[in-house]
Amino acid sequence: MTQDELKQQVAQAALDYIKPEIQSDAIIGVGTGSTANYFIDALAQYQGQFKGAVASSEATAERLKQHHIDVFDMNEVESLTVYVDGADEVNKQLELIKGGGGALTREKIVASIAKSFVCIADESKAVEVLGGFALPVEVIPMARAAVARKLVKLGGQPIYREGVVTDNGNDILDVHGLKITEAKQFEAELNAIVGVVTNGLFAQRPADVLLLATSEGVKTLSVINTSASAGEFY
Ligand SMILES: O=C(CO)[C@H](O)[C@H](O)COP(=O)(O)O
Repeated sequence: MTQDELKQQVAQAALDYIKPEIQSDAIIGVGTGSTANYFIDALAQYQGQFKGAVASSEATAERLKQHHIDVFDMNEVESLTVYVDGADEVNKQLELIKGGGGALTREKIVASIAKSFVCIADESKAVEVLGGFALPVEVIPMARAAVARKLVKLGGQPIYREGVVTDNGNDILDVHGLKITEAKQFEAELNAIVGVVTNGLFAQRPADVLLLATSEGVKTLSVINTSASAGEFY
């Protein structure tokens, strides 16, 4: 199976997984990226059977609207039934690196009000140690160089994602060369740098459930059964 087929398969699995939540009052949080796009396209078959969605990017909002799914401003919504999104890396604790598509800040905001976060990924995203994928950090443009110098002091090699402006009007630094073992602590440390809007580590709010597409089918991993099942995944 190609990576794209695995993404499609896991998106369908996510829909099956959240099916009991699809009810007339449900508002679903929707992530960004190619895996999330497959999920949106699958979700479209239930259009009209749930209240609507909150989008984690302008691109996702646009795709939802194309399927005639109502998109709510997050300020109008107190909580979400579930948040479904992809990831760039995931470890056994279901801590993630996200932001390859540049939507990390809104993704983290939307995930923060979800009752449950279902991460959908193909097996290439599963890692022992986070950091092989360069960690995206969203920065206020005037602080870009100052933040970059601080990231170097923390042991990273930040590269400016030139030509990319986030939906919030900010810049992105992709930090290479990290081996992130204490993800919660590192997430907090990065967020404390003045000029950082947020970083792509989802450790303080990891995924609750991981649906991982593998050549043997989609595997379901939750925080509770992580250690028991980890051997099957890595
Ligand atoms: O965090 C993200 C976007 O900001 C995506 O979830 C992540 O980049 C994975 O993307 P894809 O599903 O295209 O592999």
